[in-house]
Formats: sequence, structure tokens, C-alpha cells
Amino acid sequence: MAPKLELLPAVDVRDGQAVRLVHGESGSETSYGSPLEAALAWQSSGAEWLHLVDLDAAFGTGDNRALIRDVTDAMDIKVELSGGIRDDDTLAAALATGCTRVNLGTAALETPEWVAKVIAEHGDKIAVGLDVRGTTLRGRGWTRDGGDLYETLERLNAEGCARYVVTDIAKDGTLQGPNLELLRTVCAATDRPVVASGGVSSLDDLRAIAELVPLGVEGSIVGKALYAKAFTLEAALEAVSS
Ligand SMILES: O=C(O)c1ccccc1N[C@@H]1O[C@H](COP(=O)(O)O)[C@@H](O)[C@H]1O
Repeated sequence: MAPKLELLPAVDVRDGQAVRLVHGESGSETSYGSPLEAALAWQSSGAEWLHLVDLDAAFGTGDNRALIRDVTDAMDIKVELSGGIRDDDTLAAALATGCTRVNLGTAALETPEWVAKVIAEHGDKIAVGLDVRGTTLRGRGWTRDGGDLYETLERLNAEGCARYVVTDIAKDGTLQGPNLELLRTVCAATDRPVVASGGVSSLDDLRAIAELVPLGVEGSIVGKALYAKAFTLEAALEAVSS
């Protein structure tokens, strides 16, 4: 039996609230209330992972560090933490939450030597978020170009990066379906597991991503669709369970 697709319900935090953005654009927020309540709800619904993002840290508009800590403390499940993890201090603070792994975005584009160092030090506790428009990577809250996806992927593969979280920014927060072709081409360019992000709108979308497990897709982040109640997390977990 093919291994199941992992699902990572998302809690993105901006100004103390759980929010969803459209295309990751600052100012496009829809608020969904308490991040802790959202995370506890996903955990109660059977999630094995939580994808937790400090959007203020990613945008450079402050941080939600204390709240992020409260959420990670309350979780019995695995937590993938991202947003603003760009140097030794922010990485130490992120890892000190007890999260299972962190995603590095901007740092992989702007400080590749540091990223190579922390990959060597921390192994699979480090994933790199490849946030792309077309095949151009974006950093600093997805506001700045950061180089070519496939050149960066080749470099990170050589440095031993354990895992990639691939977001199609054009799809993110739109409920327009995932970019399956992007996932296929990234999987063809690496032997590391890939977590899909962006665009999931239906259980059929999740089933389509699950078809890519044999190619190297390990999981899928689910955000807007859950908050918009397009389906329940229980139904999503059932849909990808075999
Ligand atoms: O998740 C989002 O919607 C998002 C939107 C805009 C910027 C970042 C976003 N999320 C995640 O944040 C990290 C990148 O943060 P940094 O560049 O390392 O500070 C990455 O995992 C994004 O997917």
C-alpha cells in the first residue's frame, strides 16, 4: 500500500490572530480568531502535524513569539514552525519551542552559508521553504525576488537539505487547486521529501496530491479550505489515509 499523504493544517499568525492571506499579500488578511483555539481544534480533529507561521516575523513587522510559544506548548502533535527564522538567535528561539522542525525561507536566499551551516548542524530539523512565483523564489514576506528555484534546489540538495516545503504563491490562499506540475518538477529535481503548499480547495485536490506520494511528495499544507469549511479535517484525513 502506498504510504499516506501527511496533512499539515496551517495556523498563520498576524498581530495575534489566526489569519489567511491571498497570494501571501500583506493587507489581504481574513481573521479567524485565536491561533491557540485554531491549533487545538486541528489537533482534536486528528491532525498529526501543525504548520505554524509567524507572519509578522516573515514580513518584518514584529513577531508573535510569546503566542507561538503558547501554541507549541499546548500541542501534543508535531509542529513545523516558520517565519522570520534567519539567524542564530531566531533559530535558537524557534528550536527552543520544542517544535519538530523549522522552515527557512528568506535565509536560504540571502544567507546561504549560514543555511548550509545549520543544515549540517541540525539535519532534518531544518526544512527549506521554496516559495515561488513561476520559477522565481521570493523572500522577505514574498516581496523580493531571490533567485531561480532549480539552481537553489541544486545547491540545497548538495548541502544536504532534508526536506522542501514548496509553495506556489500564485495559488496560495485562492482555493484554485494546487500546482501539481510544479510539484512534479520539483520532485524530479530532488530525492528529498516535498511538502506541498498552496491552493488546496477540495478533497479531490488532496487526492490528486496524494497520487504524487510515489514521486516524493510527503505531505500537504491545508489552510484556507479548512477555515472556509470547504471540508472538515476529519474528512481530509480520511481521504488521504490509504
Ligand atoms: O504562509 C504565508 O502565507 C506566508 C506569506 C508571506 C510570507 C511568508 C509566508 N509563510 C511562510 O513563512 C516562511 C518564510 O519566512 P522567512 O522568509 O524565513 O522569514 C516560509 O515558510 C513561508 O512559506
